[in-house]
Amino acid sequence: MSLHYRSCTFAYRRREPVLREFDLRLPPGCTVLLGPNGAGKSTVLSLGASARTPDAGRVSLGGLDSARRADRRSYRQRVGWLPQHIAPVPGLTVREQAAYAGWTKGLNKREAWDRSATALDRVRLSDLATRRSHHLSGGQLRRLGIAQCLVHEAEILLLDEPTAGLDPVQRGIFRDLIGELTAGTSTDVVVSTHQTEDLADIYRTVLVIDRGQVVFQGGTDDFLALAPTATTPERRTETVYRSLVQGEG
Ligand SMILES: Nc1ncnc2c1ncn2[C@@H]1O[C@H](COP(=O)(O)OP(=O)(O)OP(=O)(O)O)[C@@H](O)[C@H]1O
Repeated sequence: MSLHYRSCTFAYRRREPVLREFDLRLPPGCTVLLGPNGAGKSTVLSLGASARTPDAGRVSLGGLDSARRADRRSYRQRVGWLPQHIAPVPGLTVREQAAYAGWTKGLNKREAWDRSATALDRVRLSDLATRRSHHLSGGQLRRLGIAQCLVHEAEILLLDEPTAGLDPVQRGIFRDLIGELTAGTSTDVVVSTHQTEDLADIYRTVLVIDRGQVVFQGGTDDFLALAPTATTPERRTETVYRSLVQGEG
């Protein structure tokens, strides 16, 4: 089931549109979403999650339309979204918050509670399951946000800067998790990030957005092959990326 943006235009209130006639069909597997600050990455992901709806055009997943009231519940059950800012729910423990996320996506209480344990285990938060979520550090809260996306076993995960604020060990664990999620399952994952080391090891597809437009979409190898041949392996991603984007407007 593929996420499809058709001719989407979107503006925040009383602002210039961030996206104009934006077209994109997300490929299967694991995609990295790159782009300068303000390029529109979070906006694209929030539209994909149906947290926002386009002013014109449409976002669909299979036959489901993100803006159609009758489709919304089914649509959201199929998508897991990690927004850039994750809010602790006052009074809830870490496990309760993960379970609550599953319940809001249509799991019954027992399923949500059971699956929350597995999700916390996958992000290595089991030890903190009984802690109040508002007592977590920024990086721990982000891992809880990832767990919240995993509880209901969505078909597509939209992760907005999931590794921001994670220490190197946790970044490695996240990388393994992405490998697990995409190997042998039909889960598609989109990761927006500014951290581009190990690109080729993790992601099958690269998507670059600049000023609300897709400026590159293709295989990771094709992306890296755009670098001049003399470029050292360590500089490849940065060299290609800089050749594609203009930066903040
Ligand atoms: N809630 C909002 N209200 C008004 N303008 C917004 C809002 N959120 C984002 N914008 C504007 O929309 C544009 C795109 O922002 P967006 O957050 O989608 O970019 P981004 O590529 O995710 O950036 P970053 O890499 O800095 O997170 C920017 O010009 C930003 O200032």
